[in-house]
Amino acid sequence: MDDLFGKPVKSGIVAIVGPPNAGKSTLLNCLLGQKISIVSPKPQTTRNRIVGIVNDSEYQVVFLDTPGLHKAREPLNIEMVRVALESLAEVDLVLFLVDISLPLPEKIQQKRNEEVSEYLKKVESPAIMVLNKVDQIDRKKVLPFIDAYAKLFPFQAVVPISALTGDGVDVLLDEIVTRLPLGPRYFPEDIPTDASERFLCGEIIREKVFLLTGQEIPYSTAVLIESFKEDTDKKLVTIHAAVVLEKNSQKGIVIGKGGKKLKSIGIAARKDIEALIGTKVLLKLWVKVKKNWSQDERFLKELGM
Ligand SMILES: Nc1nc2c(ncn2[C@@H]2O[C@H](COP(=O)(O)OP(=O)(O)OP(=O)(O)O)[C@@H](O)[C@H]2O)c(=O)[nH]1
Repeated sequence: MDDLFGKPVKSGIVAIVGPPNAGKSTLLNCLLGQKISIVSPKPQTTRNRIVGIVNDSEYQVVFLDTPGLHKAREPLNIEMVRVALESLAEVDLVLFLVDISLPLPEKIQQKRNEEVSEYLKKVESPAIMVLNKVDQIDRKKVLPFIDAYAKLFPFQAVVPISALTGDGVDVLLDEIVTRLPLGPRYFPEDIPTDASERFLCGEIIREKVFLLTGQEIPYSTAVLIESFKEDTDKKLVTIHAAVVLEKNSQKGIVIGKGGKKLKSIGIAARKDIEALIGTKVLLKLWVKVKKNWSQDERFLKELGM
C-alpha cells in the first residue's frame, strides 16, 4: 500500500460525539497528552471541529472533537449540529460519550437514551460507547450503565473511563486501535493537530474568558485573533486579540474594575499559549462589542467557523 508517511499502520478517523458537557474535549486532551481542545464547565464551549492526532510506531488515530449534539435553534447552533453530523458520515469509528456521574430521574434517563438511539441511527460507522466521569460515582453503579447501554445499540464495546484522571483511557485506546484498518498515516508522525496555532490561541483565550467570568458571561463570546507575529529569531510571538461580546452591558464583566479581570484573563491565557507554542508570548487583549455576532454569517466565517 502506497503511503506518504512511512509503512502502513493501523490508521483511521475517529469522531468523538455526545451531548454538551459530556467531556469530549477533556478526553481528546487526555488522549493527546496536551491541551488542544478547550474545556470549560459550561456546555457548548466546543464550536469547531478540531483534529487531534495520536501517533505510535504501530498506529495513527485522527480524532475529531465535534460540538455537542443538541437541538438547533440559533444559526450558530444549526452550524454546530451540521458539523457534528457531517463528521459522523466520513469516519472509521464513532466514540459516543456520555456523562454518567449525574443521577438522572428515570424519565430523563429514558429520554436521553432515546436521544442517543436517535443519533446513532444516523451513524453508519461502527460505534464505541464511552461512559465518562466514573471518578464521580461508586464503581458498583457503573455495571448497570454498561448493561443498559449495551442493550441500546450494537456497540463494538462499552468502555467506562474518567477523561479527567485518565482511568480507563488506555483500555479505550486499545479498543479503538484494534478496530482500525491497516492503511496509510494521514499526517506526518510529529504533529498532534492540524488546527493552526493561531486558532488554538483563540480557543485558549476563549476558555479563560469562560473560566474567569463565572456565570455572568453567556456562551456568546468569541475571540478574534487580529494579528499573530513571530519575530525573526522566533524568540517572541506577539498576539493581538479581541474578545467579542454581544452586549455593551457585558463589557464591564470581562474588563473588571480598573481592567483587572481582563488582565487576569490575559495572564492565564498567555501561560497556556506559551506552553503550547514553546516561545515567549506578548498578548494584547481588548474587548469589543458586536451586536448579534452569532447570527452574522460573515462574521462567523471570519472566525473560521
Ligand atoms: N469529574 C470529572 N469531570 C470531567 C471529566 N471529564 C470532563 N469533566 C469536566 O466536565 C466539564 C465539561 O468537559 P468538556 O471536555 O468541556 O466537555 P465537552 O463534551 O467537550 O463539552 P462541549 O464543548 O459543551 O461539547 C469540564 O468541567 C470538565 O473538567 C471526568 O472524567 N470526570
